[in-house]
Amino acid sequence: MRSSAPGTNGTGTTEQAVREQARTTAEALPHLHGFGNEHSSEAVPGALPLGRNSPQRAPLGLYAEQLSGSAFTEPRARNRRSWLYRIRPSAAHPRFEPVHGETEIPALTSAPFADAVLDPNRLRWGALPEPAAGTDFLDGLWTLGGNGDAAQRCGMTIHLYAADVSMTDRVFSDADGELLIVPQRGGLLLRTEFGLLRAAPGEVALVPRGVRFRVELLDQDARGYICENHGQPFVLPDLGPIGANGLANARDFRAPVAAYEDVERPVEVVNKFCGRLWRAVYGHSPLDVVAWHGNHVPYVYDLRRFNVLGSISYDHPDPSIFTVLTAPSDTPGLAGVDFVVFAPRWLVGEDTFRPPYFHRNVMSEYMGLIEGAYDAKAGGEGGFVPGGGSLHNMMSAHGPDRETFERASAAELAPQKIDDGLAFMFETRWPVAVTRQARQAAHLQPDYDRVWQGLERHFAAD
Ligand SMILES: O=C(O)Cc1cc(O)ccc1O
Ligand SMILES: [Fe+2]
Repeated sequence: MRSSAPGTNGTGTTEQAVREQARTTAEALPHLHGFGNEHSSEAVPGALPLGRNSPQRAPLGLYAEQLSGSAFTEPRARNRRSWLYRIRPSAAHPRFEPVHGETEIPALTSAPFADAVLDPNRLRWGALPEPAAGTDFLDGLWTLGGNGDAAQRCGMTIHLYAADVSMTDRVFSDADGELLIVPQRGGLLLRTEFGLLRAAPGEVALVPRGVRFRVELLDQDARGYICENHGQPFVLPDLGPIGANGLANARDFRAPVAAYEDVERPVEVVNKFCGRLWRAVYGHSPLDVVAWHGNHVPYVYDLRRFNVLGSISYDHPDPSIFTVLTAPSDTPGLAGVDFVVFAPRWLVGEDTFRPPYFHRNVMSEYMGLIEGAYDAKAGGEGGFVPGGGSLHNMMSAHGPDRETFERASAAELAPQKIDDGLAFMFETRWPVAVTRQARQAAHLQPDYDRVWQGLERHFAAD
């Protein structure tokens, strides 16, 4: 699928040169701040038309084009669109051809799957194996499972990625949903139609549905998680009695400023459409947007900015208080998917079992670890490790492992700072079907159930 020889970007530029350029570029990126704002930005003064979206002739000989992320008629609070002013209209492109054969099951797919199983068992994986040399972000995408239906615009798919080279002379766009990218190892430079964003481990990036982008690596390699949200786009959760501030604050979300490529050479455009990849080779880069305005925009967020709230009296609150972003469904309070972060925090609960409790949940929980350890699971080789993940599907019983239970039941309850890890959860309304490659993966841990063995009975009726 690569459009150029390994190690070059098709113009003779080495991977090393691409990386150095990406690093320098990523160092001091300007941003626009806020969540869901009507932003506007122009890379060349005067490129953005004033007072109308579609003047008879757009400024500087640019083409005006609307990108709609919601139906035209959705309520104002949910309406999403951006206007792009670009060197060439997106419509001027050659025919897309399927990347894979009809019966092939590629590593990158989305729900519904041809080969997935709905399994009530608790499952856990180690980190993805190292990528084959010369794997870029797109080739390194690997689908674990999901639910709903990309073509029906509902549900979500969970992917992992591992890459060791930058995408060169190729861009990706996903018609099937927005992509919430959670880097776990190695920083990424996202070159998008709207401009440039940097996302390193500890930060997350969101690329809206349909937005074209290219991923360049800032470090030796890159690994991470992706939640592909097929349903209504992520928004900030309501705060209810919490008040006007807290959790993820809107001002900490950063959108790019306009930056364009004026490139006239073959560029491969890969489009994920209803679960399958399609490709076309353009004669130019479609990252050619000189100015834009609107609210359907990519953004990044630093998870370390999350304002963690918790109990200052007793009991372990439900993890919904750690929701960074929620993708609503048509039922209030019932998310298509919530993105939840377990960030450093103090535990002070009195007479309280402080780690996550034993539970069964109607929602399905996929958990990942960005760094360190997680307070419900002993870490270490073969455990819940950075880059790995666990799946606790609808109603499957889970909670602290034996070691954690024993330790926390006996612990002296002094105030305790949990600051040795960064974990997250994609919590979704429907069970997650697991792809064949994820069920057969060598990094699937066969004995996960064992972490709950040996929880002895302590009951004594008198
Ligand atoms: O299962 C998990 O580890 C996630 C989780 C964390 C928590 O603090 C409470 C409930 C829950 O599902
Ligand atoms: Fe849970």
